[in-house]
Amino acid sequence: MHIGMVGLGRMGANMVRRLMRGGHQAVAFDRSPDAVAALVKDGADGAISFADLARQLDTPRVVWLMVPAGVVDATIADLLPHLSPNDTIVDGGNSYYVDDIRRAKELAAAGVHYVDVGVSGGVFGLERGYCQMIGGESDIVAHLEPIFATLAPPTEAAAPTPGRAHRVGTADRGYLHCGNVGAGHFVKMVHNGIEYGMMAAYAEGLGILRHANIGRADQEHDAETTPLGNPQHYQYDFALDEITELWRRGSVITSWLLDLTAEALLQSPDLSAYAGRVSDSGEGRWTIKAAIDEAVPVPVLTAALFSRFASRGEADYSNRVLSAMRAGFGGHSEKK
Ligand SMILES: O=C(O)[C@H](O)[C@@H](O)[C@H](O)[C@H](O)COP(=O)(O)O
Repeated sequence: MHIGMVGLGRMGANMVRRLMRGGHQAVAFDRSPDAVAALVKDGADGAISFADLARQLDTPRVVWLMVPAGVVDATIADLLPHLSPNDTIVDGGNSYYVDDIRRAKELAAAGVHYVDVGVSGGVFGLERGYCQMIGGESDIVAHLEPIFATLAPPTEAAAPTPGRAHRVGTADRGYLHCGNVGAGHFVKMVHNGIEYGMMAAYAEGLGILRHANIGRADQEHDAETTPLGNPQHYQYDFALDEITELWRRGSVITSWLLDLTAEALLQSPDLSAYAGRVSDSGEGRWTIKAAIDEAVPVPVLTAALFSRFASRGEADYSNRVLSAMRAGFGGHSEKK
């Protein structure tokens, strides 16, 4: 197929490369001419503006946006005047599904179709392929299938689920039409909520292992971190690079996140390159908002999101309030 890609960051540029490897033709556009030039070198056609992009694409056009969620509306506003009825805009970024519902309505007024695709796979997608969660009109999604199939991981990426042989579908090939507009980003939103929870679970567990030496005489610690009366219970000096490597083999908690953790610990057991300030791009918040609207309890996902806020110092004021009360009622001064 002939496809336009707007946004040539880490994700968009490699998606274009994977599409071209799969025999598709791409016209690439980014606000940075250097990003466009890099892809032209790799075989894409480059566009210098949205008008140029629209001019070069076969009609009806397919333009895939791979831009941050916060600039999707502005990008569509600039692109739309150059599109025609029956063209399709695909939003492959991490947009809020509620925005998808609104955008699809707005674009329908101009006769332009809108498909939302939650894309997972990160910077490894060029080689491994991208898991795609898709929302939109069935016939439009079906038309784009060659694109999804090329971007998807190879079927061998996962062993077949026993008992599924009679109903193998596109999910087995790494992409799925999840439902009407917004469904793709809804599923990706929850995927990321789960991602937060899994990441927090590994991080917390490894934290416990790392501090299992606090009873040792050679460890510096203050009275507050001394295990209550049982220093002999905390005499271990665990090699976390070895333990994570071990867990990758046959344990219940194997995962790609664990693979990445083992790799990071191998490079630097104390992870000194990181301060531990963890950002979030919105998906975790939206997941919890949806859970509240649905009255579904999500204590693990919520705690994982809140611990990211705390990692960025957002608990500092609350903690000072605690210290102030404790000083007030008991005269307890903070330990320095
Ligand atoms: O599935 C994926 O490939 C990731 O989830 C990807 O989409 C991105 O790395 C996250 O959106 C980061 O999200 P946070 O900034 O919220 O951690």
